[in-house]
Amino acid sequence: MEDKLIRGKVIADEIIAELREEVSSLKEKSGKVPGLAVVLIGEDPASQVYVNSKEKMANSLGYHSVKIVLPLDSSQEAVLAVVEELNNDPAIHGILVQSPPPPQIDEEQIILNINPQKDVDGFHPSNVGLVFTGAKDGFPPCTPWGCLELLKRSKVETKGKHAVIVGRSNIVGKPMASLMIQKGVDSTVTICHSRTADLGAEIRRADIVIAAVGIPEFITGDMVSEGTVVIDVGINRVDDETRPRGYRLCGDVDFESVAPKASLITPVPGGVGPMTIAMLMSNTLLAFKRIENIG
Ligand SMILES: Nc1nc(=O)c2c([nH]1)NC[C@@H]1CN(c3ccc(C(=O)N[C@@H](CCC(=O)O)C(=O)O)cc3)C=[N+]21
Repeated sequence: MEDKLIRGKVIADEIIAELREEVSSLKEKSGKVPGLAVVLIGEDPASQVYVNSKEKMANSLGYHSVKIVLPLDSSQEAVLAVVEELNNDPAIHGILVQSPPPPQIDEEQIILNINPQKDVDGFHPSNVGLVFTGAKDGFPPCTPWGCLELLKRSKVETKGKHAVIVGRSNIVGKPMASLMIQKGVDSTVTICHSRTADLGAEIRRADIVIAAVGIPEFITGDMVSEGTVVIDVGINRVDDETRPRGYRLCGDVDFESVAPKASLITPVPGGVGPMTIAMLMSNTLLAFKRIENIG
């Protein structure tokens, strides 16, 4: 079992170490450091965990790191004003507004108002388009890019392989498909979703499964063929009174029944999650280099 695990945390640590070297050499050269601003609206406990680990990682890399927490009942105008301020702040190269925002906020409009050059999430339509067309100057979205890096660094062959993506969100499913069909990656892609007629039949045809539906342990062993590579993007909190925090974390994949059939599989936690943060740091460094015209 141990040798089947794709250890996202270990691979993310390698990437962070690579970034750390580059950041310090650029700092020496220019006297400047990358700046990342993370905006959180409200105090959702899971969002707080993610935002805090982003801030911690940015600090550990020597970035200028700003966390802005706005009240849960913030108006659209108030959030837009913060975004505008960050757009105009020369010390900030990357802006991230934590998703999902509270219901009174129009997320689409917020994203449209982030300067695409600072959109380190890769959510702005301009970046979505650049990534989709294979242009070099976009920002690949952190989670799908992290999944792809996991495959690459685990030496998984993607060329000519059938990747089945379960989930069609703008954050994971759709951009994942766009990355998997890029030249050089060369997978054949099927995207499944809640209206897919026979999900098991689709997933059983996969060489690589990427699960991003947000339903705890939704994909079970009977849906997966022997030898499949399984990437589990889900991070679900499930009530569990036996745990100190009252919940446990699990993926969209039922690890217990799927792992025996998989050739490789990511754990939750310690899989895709830490990679998302590493790729965010990487995109922030990229934004810094582009805006400051260095590196
Ligand atoms: N604008 C925006 N950008 C995002 O990138 C974004 C977002 N909104 N909204 C929510 C999702 C989720 N996300 C995670 C990042 C790291 C972990 C992570 O490090 N997870 C740890 C465990 C964390 C825990 O203990 O809960 C792990 O899987 O090992 C998880 C989830 C970023 N997201």
